[in-house]
Amino acid sequence: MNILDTIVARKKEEVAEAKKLKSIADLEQSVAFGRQTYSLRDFLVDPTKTGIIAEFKRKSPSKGIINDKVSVEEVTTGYAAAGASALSVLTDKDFFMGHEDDLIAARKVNQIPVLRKDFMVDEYQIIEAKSIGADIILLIAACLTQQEIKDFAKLAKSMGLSTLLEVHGQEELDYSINEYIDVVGVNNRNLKDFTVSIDTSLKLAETIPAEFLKISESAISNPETIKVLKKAGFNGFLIGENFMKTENPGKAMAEFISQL
Ligand SMILES: O=C(O)c1ccccc1NCC(=O)[C@H](O)[C@H](O)COP(=O)(O)O
Repeated sequence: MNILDTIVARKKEEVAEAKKLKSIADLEQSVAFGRQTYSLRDFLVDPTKTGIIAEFKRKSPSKGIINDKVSVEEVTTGYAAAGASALSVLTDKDFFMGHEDDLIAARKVNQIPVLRKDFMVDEYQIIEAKSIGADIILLIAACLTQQEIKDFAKLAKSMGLSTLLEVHGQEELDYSINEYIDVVGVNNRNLKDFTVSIDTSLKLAETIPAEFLKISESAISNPETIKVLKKAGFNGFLIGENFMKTENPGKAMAEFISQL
């Protein structure tokens, strides 16, 4: 079984456990259901922002511990100050050392869209994302059927959430696009063997229908790469490790932006 299958299997166990502790009715009591969400599309096209979706990630399956010394509040406000269009916050515990509390904390101190970066396998998680203040949910095509992607995206839109569909190849793109998707992300990382290539984004750039904004995700560590991706038509860039591996990720992002 590859790592993605392992993550998905564990995720299904976690969801079953979570449902025993907190029902959907309990989740819907959250004050977050009354807040106006921030639109990922609006913030990606905002000329005063950078198009960077900056990620708070302590650990990953491919790199192990990256940085478990910095606070989510300090990092995410630093990202926002540097011009991030959105924040990505890992909430997976076992493989990324994340937590829902990290997203709740980031929500409290930032006024830009927050992505719940996790592996959605059940509609419960989408309602849970809304309940903790997320603006965006991620649908990873490699983990879901075509019908699940459509059902989950439709549910997310009904709650005012933005939907980010993540693909890694043409076949996934072809079967997973639907009318409830706002933004298409191309993951440069193969989530099954961790190999990375920016060419993954460049190959798919022209096949993503024009009505979708598109972002490139993973393995972006050089400002020159942003210039190449922008020329290829990408509107956004999801970057985690390149900033998180430093003592001050917000400062690292500001320095990165200054070279664009
Ligand atoms: O990052 C991993 O090792 C990983 C392994 C398996 C599934 C997902 C994984 N990462 C999630 C992401 O897609 C990245 O955190 C995100 O795109 C940022 O990538 P990077 O800038 O390379 O940290």
